[in-house]
Amino acid sequence: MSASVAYCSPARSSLSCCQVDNSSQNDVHDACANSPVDGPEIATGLLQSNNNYFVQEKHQFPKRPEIDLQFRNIGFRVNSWSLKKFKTETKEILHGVSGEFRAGELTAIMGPSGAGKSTLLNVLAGFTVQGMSGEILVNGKLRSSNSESWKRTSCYIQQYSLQRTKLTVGEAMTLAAHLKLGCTISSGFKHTQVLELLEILGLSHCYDTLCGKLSGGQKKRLDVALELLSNPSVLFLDEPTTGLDSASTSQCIALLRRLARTERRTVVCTIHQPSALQFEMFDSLYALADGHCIYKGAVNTLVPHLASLGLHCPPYHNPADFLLEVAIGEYGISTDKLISAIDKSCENQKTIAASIKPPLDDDCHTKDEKTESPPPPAGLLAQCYLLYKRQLMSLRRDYFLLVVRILCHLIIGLLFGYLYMGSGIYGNRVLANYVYLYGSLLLIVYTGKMAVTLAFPLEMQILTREHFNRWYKLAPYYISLLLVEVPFQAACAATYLTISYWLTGQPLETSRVFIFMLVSIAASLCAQAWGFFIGATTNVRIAVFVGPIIAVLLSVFGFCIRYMDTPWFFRWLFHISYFRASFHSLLVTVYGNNRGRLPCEEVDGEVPYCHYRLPQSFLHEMEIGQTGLIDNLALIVGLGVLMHLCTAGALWCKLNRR
Ligand SMILES: Nc1ncnc2c1ncn2[C@@H]1O[C@H](COP(=O)(O)OP(=O)(O)OP(=O)(O)O)[C@@H](O)[C@H]1O
Repeated sequence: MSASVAYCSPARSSLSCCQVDNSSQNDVHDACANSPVDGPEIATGLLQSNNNYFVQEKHQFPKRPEIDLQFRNIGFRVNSWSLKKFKTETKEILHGVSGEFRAGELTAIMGPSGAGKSTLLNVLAGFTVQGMSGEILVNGKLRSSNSESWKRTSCYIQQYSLQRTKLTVGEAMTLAAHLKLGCTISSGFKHTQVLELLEILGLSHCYDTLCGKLSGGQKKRLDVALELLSNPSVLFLDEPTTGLDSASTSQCIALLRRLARTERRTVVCTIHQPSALQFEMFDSLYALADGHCIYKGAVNTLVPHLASLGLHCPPYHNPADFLLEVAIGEYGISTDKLISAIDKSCENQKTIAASIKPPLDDDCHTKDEKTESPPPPAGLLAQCYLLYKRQLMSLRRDYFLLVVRILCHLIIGLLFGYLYMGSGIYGNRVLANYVYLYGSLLLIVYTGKMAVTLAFPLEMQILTREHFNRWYKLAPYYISLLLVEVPFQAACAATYLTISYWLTGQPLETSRVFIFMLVSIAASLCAQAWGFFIGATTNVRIAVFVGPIIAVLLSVFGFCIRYMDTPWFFRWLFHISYFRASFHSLLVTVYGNNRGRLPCEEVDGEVPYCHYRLPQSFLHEMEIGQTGLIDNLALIVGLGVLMHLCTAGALWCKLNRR
């Protein structure tokens, strides 16, 4: 082990002992080549000689079950509708591939672009279920597609780093630790885990840095650190080195190899063109071409295997590059020949277990009975609280958005108030007041809806990753989101309404003010519920125009057209339009409920013709005299609740039916 070892933690067995200065790739290579043998001895040595933070810790990083993953005849096909041919087309991406990934090994899945590497990883991780065929075995037992114990013991780190940009590294890790390790583990232990993992991954100095400000490599390491908190037995990583420079790539692979070898994890990652040195750091290789396996086995037997087929890797040529060149047909050998060669070699080697035990239950059986199961994650209430805290933290840091949203409502309230000043008082300005009420409602409906319409399209990737890796359930996530967004939108709407209501001279009677506020805010929140639903069911480009179109469509019924003038086949829209319900309720609140005769404003010392001196006559002409306030409020609230339930249902389908 090099002298650059920084810390050695008994809590992490020998893993921490591989913490090396990564200034040189050779150091990384040498250190990690030695680590499985030297680790424990070095750990003991440093325990005696060092007096640092970790050495004093009593915590043990729990042992996890060792898991061997076998897969047989895995196929994957996608169906897509072809408008040109007017029929469903099926595309086969994986053609019955088989193999095995063992505990204690770092395996690379390699192949040319489009070979099916990510698809295979998705299928093996359980991230993609629909369209797959074949069998996946965990320690010799069939794994069911929804196996909970599998999800508890594995994690999947996707290609693109997805973090809450407004949280610091320390906050992100601490919240993830609370969510993943639950309440049975003490806060002190979780804090130690966070500090140790950050130390191991070289992120200690980033503890107070915002996640959004990390470099590409640091983000990837943070992704790994976040998932390692629950100490999974199996790690799947989709192209963990993409976008990293050579030194960072070596560092990343070295870390994964240490996890595999010293902590006996099963680590599988897809990788593009590693250097020869980086390639050697892998224990085994699974190579794909056009959805077929063209090589599986130890990395160091790749070159002899290819040589046995007459494909001689030139001296000083990177075997990884050579493999890719062979796979794309640069050496004139067909994929079929490579496939049949690997099939023959597998028959001889019998890599897949000959006898497979029947699927008795859902448990991932352990090889080592002394291992511990992962701790239960936080309960639903705790998840709700932690996610709410995280939402609040992000919102507080995003104070520009916070201030802009409130300030816009304030300014527009002043503007509308100024433009329609006094319109609520006079009989000859009833139509102007009518427009003010319509405009106000339209404003708070739009802001309510559009502020959240993009929430899910942008959040979906993070939500999918965290939900898949069992950080939390959907219900606490959605409730925590509502706990932040609903009061905030209500406060924005109330800011606008208070200012404009007062400036436009609406009646200052407590009951009218209260009902006006209640109905308007309920309408805004109902629109927000629509916004969540549209965002959860459509992509960004569709969401941005479907939202306004629905708002305008619903607003037409109730303002621009009377019920009696509407064609019969559109009349149902009157009954489901929350906009109609709220607009009519606002008019009744302002002009109904026995409001007295309205004064008429004098113009040039004369009282002009004042048609709506009696407010009831206006309501009568507009056909809204009979509006039931309770019914309307029930429609608005009911529709809002229904949209939230539909949103939760749509999200559930997206998260669980992959
Ligand atoms: N849902 C899908 N619908 C249609 N085609 C798909 C789908 N998913 C994957 N494919 C196709 O399957 C093939 C394999 O895709 P995959 O992403 O697994 O390749 P890959 O080997 O990981 O490629 P790369 O190295 O470029 O990331 C590609 O041709 C891709 O277009």
